[in-house]
Amino acid sequence: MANLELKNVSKVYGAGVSQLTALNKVNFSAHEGETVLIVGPSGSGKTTFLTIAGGLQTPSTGEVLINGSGYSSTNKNEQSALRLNKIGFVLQAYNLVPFLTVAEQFELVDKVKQNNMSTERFEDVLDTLGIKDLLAKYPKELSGGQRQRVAIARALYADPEYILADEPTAALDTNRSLEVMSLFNQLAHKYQKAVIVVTHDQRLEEKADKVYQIIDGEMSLLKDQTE
Ligand SMILES: Nc1ncnc2c1ncn2[C@@H]1O[C@H](COP(=O)(O)OP(=O)(O)OP(=O)(O)O)[C@@H](O)[C@H]1O
Repeated sequence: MANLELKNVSKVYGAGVSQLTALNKVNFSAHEGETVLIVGPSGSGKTTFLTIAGGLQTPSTGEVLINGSGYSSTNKNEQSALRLNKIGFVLQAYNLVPFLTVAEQFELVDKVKQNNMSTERFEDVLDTLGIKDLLAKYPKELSGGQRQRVAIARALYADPEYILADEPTAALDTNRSLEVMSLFNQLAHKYQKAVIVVTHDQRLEEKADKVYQIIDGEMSLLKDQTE
Protein backbone atom coordinates (compact mmCIF):
# COMPACT_ATOMS: atom_id res chain seq x y z
CA MET A 1 0.00 0.00 0.00
CA ALA A 2 1.39 3.42 -0.97
CA ASN A 3 2.10 5.61 1.99
CA LEU A 4 4.19 8.60 2.94
CA GLU A 5 5.44 8.90 6.51
CA LEU A 6 7.42 11.37 8.55
CA LYS A 7 9.01 9.91 11.66
CA ASN A 8 10.25 12.24 14.36
CA VAL A 9 11.12 14.91 11.80
CA SER A 10 12.62 18.19 13.02
CA LYS A 11 13.81 21.14 10.98
CA VAL A 12 16.02 23.81 12.46
CA TYR A 13 16.83 26.93 10.43
CA GLY A 14 19.84 29.12 11.19
CA ALA A 15 22.25 28.87 14.10
CA GLY A 16 23.06 30.55 17.40
CA VAL A 17 20.68 33.30 18.51
CA SER A 18 18.84 33.27 15.17
CA GLN A 19 18.19 29.52 15.38
CA LEU A 20 14.56 28.58 14.81
CA THR A 21 12.90 25.19 15.15
CA ALA A 22 10.33 25.21 12.33
CA LEU A 23 9.28 21.57 12.87
CA ASN A 24 9.62 19.74 16.17
CA LYS A 25 9.60 15.91 16.16
CA VAL A 26 6.76 15.66 13.70
CA ASN A 27 5.04 12.32 13.08
CA PHE A 28 2.72 12.07 10.10
CA SER A 29 1.29 9.52 7.70
CA ALA A 30 -0.78 9.69 4.53
CA HIS A 31 -1.97 6.63 2.64
CA GLU A 32 -3.29 6.10 -0.86
CA GLY A 33 -7.02 6.77 -0.99
CA GLU A 34 -6.89 9.64 1.54
CA THR A 35 -7.15 13.41 1.47
CA VAL A 36 -5.14 14.91 4.30
CA LEU A 37 -5.24 18.58 5.29
CA ILE A 38 -2.51 20.41 7.18
CA VAL A 39 -3.90 23.51 8.88
CA GLY A 40 -2.22 26.08 11.09
CA PRO A 41 -1.51 29.79 11.46
CA SER A 42 0.97 31.75 9.37
CA GLY A 43 4.57 30.86 10.18
CA SER A 44 3.65 27.63 11.98
CA GLY A 45 5.73 25.38 9.69
CA LYS A 46 3.26 24.22 7.01
CA THR A 47 5.40 25.01 3.95
CA THR A 48 8.47 23.59 5.68
CA PHE A 49 6.50 20.41 6.31
CA LEU A 50 5.34 20.14 2.68
CA THR A 51 8.77 20.74 1.15
CA ILE A 52 10.33 18.13 3.45
CA ALA A 53 7.54 15.61 2.78
CA GLY A 54 8.12 16.13 -0.96
CA GLY A 55 11.90 15.86 -0.74
CA LEU A 56 12.57 19.47 -1.77
CA GLN A 57 14.33 20.03 1.57
CA THR A 58 16.01 17.59 3.95
CA PRO A 59 15.06 17.33 7.63
CA SER A 60 17.62 18.25 10.33
CA THR A 61 16.76 15.02 12.13
CA GLY A 62 14.23 12.23 11.60
CA GLU A 63 13.18 10.35 8.51
CA VAL A 64 10.82 10.61 5.55
CA LEU A 65 9.61 7.25 4.20
CA ILE A 66 7.94 6.80 0.83
CA ASN A 67 6.31 3.41 0.39
CA GLY A 68 8.47 2.23 3.29
CA SER A 69 11.82 3.40 1.87
CA GLY A 70 13.93 6.10 3.45
CA TYR A 71 13.89 9.21 1.29
CA SER A 72 16.93 10.74 2.92
CA SER A 73 18.99 7.58 2.39
CA THR A 74 18.61 7.71 -1.43
CA ASN A 75 21.10 9.67 -3.55
CA LYS A 76 20.26 12.89 -5.43
CA ASN A 77 19.43 11.15 -8.74
CA GLU A 78 17.15 8.63 -7.06
CA GLN A 79 15.44 11.45 -5.16
CA SER A 80 14.83 13.37 -8.40
CA ALA A 81 13.39 10.26 -10.05
CA LEU A 82 11.16 9.65 -7.04
CA ARG A 83 9.90 13.23 -7.13
CA LEU A 84 9.29 13.13 -10.88
CA ASN A 85 7.49 9.79 -10.92
CA LYS A 86 5.59 9.70 -7.65
CA ILE A 87 4.98 13.26 -6.46
CA GLY A 88 2.95 16.06 -8.00
CA PHE A 89 3.44 19.52 -6.52
CA VAL A 90 0.99 22.39 -6.60
CA LEU A 91 3.07 25.24 -5.21
CA GLN A 92 1.99 28.77 -4.31
CA ALA A 93 4.04 30.37 -7.08
CA TYR A 94 2.16 28.31 -9.75
CA ASN A 95 5.44 27.90 -11.69
CA LEU A 96 3.79 28.10 -15.10
CA VAL A 97 6.19 28.68 -17.99
CA PRO A 98 5.39 32.25 -19.22
CA PHE A 99 6.07 31.69 -22.94
CA LEU A 100 3.98 28.52 -23.26
CA THR A 101 0.20 28.33 -23.72
CA VAL A 102 -1.87 26.32 -21.24
CA ALA A 103 -1.98 23.35 -23.66
CA GLU A 104 1.81 23.55 -24.07
CA GLN A 105 2.31 23.45 -20.27
CA PHE A 106 0.83 19.95 -20.39
CA GLU A 107 2.83 18.95 -23.50
CA LEU A 108 5.94 19.89 -21.56
CA VAL A 109 5.06 17.24 -18.97
CA ASP A 110 4.95 14.66 -21.81
CA LYS A 111 8.50 15.65 -22.76
CA VAL A 112 9.93 14.90 -19.31
CA LYS A 113 7.73 12.05 -18.16
CA GLN A 114 5.86 9.09 -19.66
CA ASN A 115 2.68 7.39 -18.45
CA ASN A 116 0.68 10.54 -17.90
CA MET A 117 -3.09 10.67 -17.44
CA SER A 118 -5.32 9.24 -20.20
CA THR A 119 -6.96 11.85 -22.44
CA GLU A 120 -10.39 10.81 -21.19
CA ARG A 121 -9.55 11.29 -17.51
CA PHE A 122 -7.70 14.51 -18.24
CA GLU A 123 -10.73 15.94 -20.09
CA ASP A 124 -12.65 15.23 -16.89
CA VAL A 125 -10.08 17.11 -14.81
CA LEU A 126 -10.14 20.09 -17.22
CA ASP A 127 -13.93 20.12 -17.02
CA THR A 128 -14.00 19.99 -13.22
CA LEU A 129 -11.47 22.80 -12.99
CA GLY A 130 -13.31 24.85 -15.64
CA ILE A 131 -10.23 25.50 -17.78
CA LYS A 132 -11.09 23.74 -21.04
CA ASP A 133 -11.59 27.04 -22.84
CA LEU A 134 -8.22 28.40 -21.72
CA LEU A 135 -5.97 25.95 -23.56
CA ALA A 136 -4.78 28.49 -26.17
CA LYS A 137 -4.02 31.25 -23.65
CA TYR A 138 -0.70 32.30 -22.11
CA PRO A 139 -0.29 32.60 -18.31
CA LYS A 140 -0.25 36.41 -18.46
CA GLU A 141 -3.73 36.34 -20.02
CA LEU A 142 -5.14 34.41 -17.03
CA SER A 143 -6.45 35.56 -13.65
CA GLY A 144 -4.75 34.35 -10.43
CA GLY A 145 -7.48 31.77 -9.86
CA GLN A 146 -7.24 30.48 -13.44
CA ARG A 147 -3.45 30.13 -13.13
CA GLN A 148 -3.92 28.24 -9.90
CA ARG A 149 -6.34 25.82 -11.58
CA VAL A 150 -3.95 25.29 -14.52
CA ALA A 151 -1.15 24.55 -12.02
CA ILE A 152 -3.40 22.01 -10.27
CA ALA A 153 -4.27 20.37 -13.62
CA ARG A 154 -0.61 20.20 -14.61
CA ALA A 155 0.31 18.41 -11.36
CA LEU A 156 -2.57 15.96 -11.82
CA TYR A 157 -1.77 15.34 -15.49
CA ALA A 158 1.50 13.59 -14.55
CA ASP A 159 -0.67 11.09 -12.63
CA PRO A 160 1.48 10.97 -9.46
CA GLU A 161 0.83 8.68 -6.48
CA TYR A 162 1.12 11.64 -4.13
CA ILE A 163 -0.22 15.14 -4.66
CA LEU A 164 1.28 17.81 -2.42
CA ALA A 165 -0.51 21.14 -2.61
CA ASP A 166 0.38 24.42 -0.90
CA GLU A 167 -2.71 26.63 -0.45
CA PRO A 168 -4.33 25.40 -3.69
CA THR A 169 -7.58 27.26 -3.06
CA ALA A 170 -6.10 30.59 -1.94
CA ALA A 171 -7.18 32.53 -5.04
CA LEU A 172 -10.54 30.78 -5.48
CA ASP A 173 -14.07 31.66 -4.41
CA THR A 174 -16.02 29.33 -2.11
CA ASN A 175 -17.71 27.32 -4.87
CA ARG A 176 -14.45 26.76 -6.77
CA SER A 177 -12.62 25.87 -3.52
CA LEU A 178 -15.16 23.22 -2.69
CA GLU A 179 -15.05 21.91 -6.28
CA VAL A 180 -11.27 21.63 -6.14
CA MET A 181 -11.53 19.79 -2.81
CA SER A 182 -14.15 17.44 -4.34
CA LEU A 183 -11.73 16.81 -7.22
CA PHE A 184 -8.99 15.96 -4.72
CA ASN A 185 -11.40 13.61 -2.91
CA GLN A 186 -12.31 11.98 -6.21
CA LEU A 187 -8.62 11.47 -7.08
CA ALA A 188 -7.98 10.01 -3.65
CA HIS A 189 -11.02 7.78 -3.41
CA LYS A 190 -11.55 6.75 -7.04
CA TYR A 191 -7.94 6.68 -8.25
CA GLN A 192 -6.22 5.79 -4.95
CA LYS A 193 -3.96 8.83 -4.74
CA ALA A 194 -2.75 10.34 -1.48
CA VAL A 195 -3.59 14.04 -1.53
CA ILE A 196 -1.88 16.26 1.05
CA VAL A 197 -3.07 19.85 1.19
CA VAL A 198 -1.63 22.70 3.23
CA THR A 199 -4.30 25.33 3.81
CA HIS A 200 -5.65 28.22 5.84
CA ASP A 201 -9.04 27.46 4.36
CA GLN A 202 -11.28 26.10 7.11
CA ARG A 203 -14.08 25.49 4.59
CA LEU A 204 -12.15 22.42 3.41
CA GLU A 205 -11.85 20.68 6.78
CA GLU A 206 -15.19 18.88 6.75
CA LYS A 207 -14.42 17.40 3.32
CA ALA A 208 -11.03 15.90 4.26
CA ASP A 209 -10.43 12.36 5.50
CA LYS A 210 -7.73 13.47 7.94
CA VAL A 211 -6.79 16.85 9.38
CA TYR A 212 -3.49 17.64 11.06
CA GLN A 213 -2.76 20.92 12.79
CA ILE A 214 0.65 22.56 13.13
CA ILE A 215 1.25 25.19 15.80
CA ASP A 216 4.78 26.49 16.35
CA GLY A 217 6.24 23.46 14.59
CA GLU A 218 4.29 20.93 16.69
CA MET A 219 1.96 18.68 14.72
CA SER A 220 -1.14 16.95 16.09
CA LEU A 221 -3.93 14.91 14.50
CA LEU A 222 -7.27 16.77 14.72
CA LYS A 223 -9.52 14.45 12.75
CA ASP A 224 -9.23 10.96 11.30
CA GLN A 225 -12.12 9.38 9.43
CA THR A 226 -10.07 6.66 7.80
CA GLU A 227 -10.40 4.05 10.54
N1 LIG B 1 14.70 29.16 4.68
C1 LIG B 1 14.39 29.62 5.90
N2 LIG B 1 15.35 30.13 6.71
C2 LIG B 1 15.05 30.59 7.95
N3 LIG B 1 13.82 30.55 8.50
C3 LIG B 1 12.82 30.04 7.73
C4 LIG B 1 13.05 29.55 6.40
N4 LIG B 1 11.86 29.10 5.90
C5 LIG B 1 10.95 29.30 6.86
N5 LIG B 1 11.51 29.87 7.96
C6 LIG B 1 10.83 30.18 9.25
O1 LIG B 1 10.27 28.97 9.73
C7 LIG B 1 8.97 29.19 10.28
C8 LIG B 1 7.96 28.32 9.54
O2 LIG B 1 7.82 28.83 8.20
P1 LIG B 1 6.84 28.16 7.12
O3 LIG B 1 7.03 28.91 5.84
O4 LIG B 1 7.06 26.70 7.10
O5 LIG B 1 5.42 28.49 7.77
P2 LIG B 1 3.95 28.45 7.12
O6 LIG B 1 3.07 27.83 8.16
O7 LIG B 1 3.99 27.80 5.79
O8 LIG B 1 3.61 29.99 6.97
P3 LIG B 1 2.56 30.70 5.92
O9 LIG B 1 1.21 30.16 6.25
O10 LIG B 1 2.71 32.16 6.29
O11 LIG B 1 3.03 30.38 4.53
C9 LIG B 1 8.70 30.69 10.16
O12 LIG B 1 9.04 31.30 11.39
C10 LIG B 1 9.65 31.13 9.05
O13 LIG B 1 10.03 32.48 9.23
